Amino acid sequence: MVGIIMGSFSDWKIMAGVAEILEELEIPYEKEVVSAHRTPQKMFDYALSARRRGLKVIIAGAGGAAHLPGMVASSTTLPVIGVPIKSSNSIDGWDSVLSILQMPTGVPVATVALNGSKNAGILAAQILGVGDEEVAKRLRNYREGLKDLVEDMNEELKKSI
Ligand SMILES: Nc1c(C(=O)O)ncn1[C@@H]1O[C@H](COP(=O)(O)O)[C@@H](O)[C@H]1O
Repeated sequence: MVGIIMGSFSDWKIMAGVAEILEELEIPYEKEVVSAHRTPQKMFDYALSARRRGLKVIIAGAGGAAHLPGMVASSTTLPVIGVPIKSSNSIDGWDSVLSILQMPTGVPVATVALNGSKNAGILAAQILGVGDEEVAKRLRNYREGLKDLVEDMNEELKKSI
């Protein structure tokens, strides 16, 4: 249902966060290294066939001159969520953030925070949850879990000096 793509295997340490949350929410996904720069034809084939292959949302992570999310968005009308990745040679990640965020009118990419892979997975689930009550129910449970997390934090806080 969700396609997770990334510009390099070096992005996987961050993009694994997408897979983790999708597993938790029981949402099927596929994952693939695809690069606008290094494999442009593969990128176009991926984007153009995505809807036909049953994908509903694409999550694309890339660092540096991060053109992958925008170029994939240019070739499909599926929602594309972009994850800017702070790669080792990036200028504090601003290169990735701005090149994914600043899309021209007509071709949006829903950009999450730098390295915000988990939120990308949650946002994809929320998009799917619009038409899928089971997914929406799992998201509600996930949110309940956040409340418990904050209560646990408060217990810790009260115990500390
Ligand atoms: N931004 C892109 C694209 C693209 O946008 O097509 N392809 C690879 N990359 C990025 O280059 C960085 C370094 O990649 P390597 O570690 O393979 O040198 C990665 O963060 C990747 O996303």
